[in-house]
Amino acid sequence: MEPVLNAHRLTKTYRTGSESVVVLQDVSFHVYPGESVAIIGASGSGKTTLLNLLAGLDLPDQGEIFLGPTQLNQLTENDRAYMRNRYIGLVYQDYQLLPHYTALENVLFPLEILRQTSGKKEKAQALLSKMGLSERYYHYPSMLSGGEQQRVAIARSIVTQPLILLADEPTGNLHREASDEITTLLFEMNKTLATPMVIVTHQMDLAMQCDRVYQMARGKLTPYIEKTLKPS
Ligand SMILES: Nc1ncnc2c1ncn2[C@@H]1O[C@H](COP(=O)(O)OP(=O)(O)OP(=O)(O)O)[C@@H](O)[C@H]1O
Repeated sequence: MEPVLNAHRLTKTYRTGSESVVVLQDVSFHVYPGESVAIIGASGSGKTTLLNLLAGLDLPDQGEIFLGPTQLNQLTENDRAYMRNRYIGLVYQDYQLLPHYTALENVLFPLEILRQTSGKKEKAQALLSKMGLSERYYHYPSMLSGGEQQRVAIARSIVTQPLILLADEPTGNLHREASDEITTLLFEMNKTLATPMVIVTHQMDLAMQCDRVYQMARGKLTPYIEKTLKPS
């Protein structure tokens, strides 16, 4: 089976003045159709940096990133933006909804960018309803709870039927109950739509529900092995 996303030997160093920080060192990573992959690691270990490279929001110093057959890091900024809008669903910790757009308008937005003409409204409404928000189409983000805003953001991320979903701390701003709801929704979608997902998270219970778990530390990405103390 071919991976949907294939990142090969990525290196990324940030330079500020005379200081330089090597954040990613020879990181390889792939995601296969339908699977869920978690990335855990201490604060500042480079998880968001890696996700931003995978989304084509930033470029590696070295290495290659393929989304399907397309090498993302060789495209122009405009072409990367097109690939991102068309093929990648992004979910952030702070939702990043447009504040002056209603829930429905936020979900419609990616379809407007892609100039989709038919069935947009029905598609967006159906997704919002699936997220339990059929009573919230015309609410603005400020009128929604954190969990509701994240559900709108998830609907927005999948309305274009992306090849992959990349989520950066999707439950990081939510209290326990809303966090569990969002986790359930993400895995339901992963199963029903078979959209593979990569989730950066500090929440081990969320990470452990994924098919594979990786850990970022000292610039390296390695498979995470749970340390369990078994009674002898
Ligand atoms: N644009 C930038 N310029 C300089 N340094 C940066 C930049 N972005 C990130 N860094 C540094 O790179 C390192 C990794 O940051 P990153 O945000 O990827 O970590 P993270 O694992 O996602 O952390 P957290 O869990 O706290 O979100 C940090 O030391 C950070 O200060």
